[in-house]
Amino acid sequence: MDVSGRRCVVVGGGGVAARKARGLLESGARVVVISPDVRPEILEMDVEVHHRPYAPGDLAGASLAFAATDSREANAAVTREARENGVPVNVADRPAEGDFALPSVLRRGGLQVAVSTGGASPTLARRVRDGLEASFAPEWAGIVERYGAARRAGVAPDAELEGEVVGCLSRLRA
Ligand SMILES: C[C@@]1(CC(=O)O)C2=NC(=C\c3[nH]c(c(CCC(=O)O)c3CC(=O)O)Cc3[nH]c(c(CC(=O)O)c3CCC(=O)O)/C=C3\N/C(=C\2)[C@@H](CCC(=O)O)[C@]3(C)CC(=O)O)/[C@H]1CCC(=O)O
Ligand SMILES: NC(=O)c1ccc[n+]([C@@H]2O[C@H](COP(=O)([O-])OP(=O)(O)OC[C@H]3O[C@@H](n4cnc5c(N)ncnc54)[C@H](O)[C@@H]3O)[C@@H](O)[C@H]2O)c1
Repeated sequence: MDVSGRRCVVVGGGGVAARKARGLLESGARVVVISPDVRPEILEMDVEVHHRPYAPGDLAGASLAFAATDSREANAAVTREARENGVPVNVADRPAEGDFALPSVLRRGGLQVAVSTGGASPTLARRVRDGLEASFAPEWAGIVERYGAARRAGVAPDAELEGEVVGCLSRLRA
């Protein structure tokens, strides 16, 4: 799902909320955080913060919702409002009750490689992602950009660009 420019509401202001907010910002979303206590790292982010508990109606206009409080009741209430309004929801304390789970993501500019264990072990997903870091050269970011430009111009990627792709791919196989 492309969340760029879309309102995404994170309910909760702890470590999990901070992680979700950061991931959303990296995807270009407009992030709203609602929580009486908010971690300093969230306050430093480019997000809209409401220093209060969740209240019904908070998901109005949201494209995605995150129930990320340490209160079962609050997370259940957020999940209910999301369901009633057709807003996909991610539920931190009961992932299976949510509509989607987040993978561990490696980014090189527009290139994204997502690693998921389907909820079995987020720590393992993170380790696999970390293991892939060294294999993905920073050059991938430029390659994606130039490939995109060629595509928009309706021309084939030139030989030099093709050579770079082959080189970067061979590093993946090494
Ligand atoms: C990938 C990443 C993305 C993100 O969240 O942004 C992610 N968790 C990350 C980190 C992380 N998670 C946890 C720790 C503490 C260490 C530990 O306890 O292991 C750490 C810290 C760390 O490891 O760095 C604990 C944890 N996580 C979940 C539960 C609940 C449960 O399992 O029931 C508990 C136990 C709760 C408890 O009781 O304390 C659940 C989920 N976590 C998922 C994703 C989804 C499944 C993804 C998959 O399996 O592939 C799912 C289902 C959530 C969802 O719905 O999205 C992000 C990596 C960031 C990166 O990439 O750097
Ligand atoms: N999905 C995951 O990756 C993952 C990882 C670790 C923990 N968890 C689960 O997520 C929950 C949150 O974890 P955490 O480490 O961020 O907790 P935390 O204790 O650091 O933060 C909880 C936050 O919820 C806020 N909050 C409490 N009641 C609220 C309400 N009614 N409305 C709005 N905000 C409210 C608090 O102000 C606080 O900011 C845990 O209970 C745990 O079950 C999930």
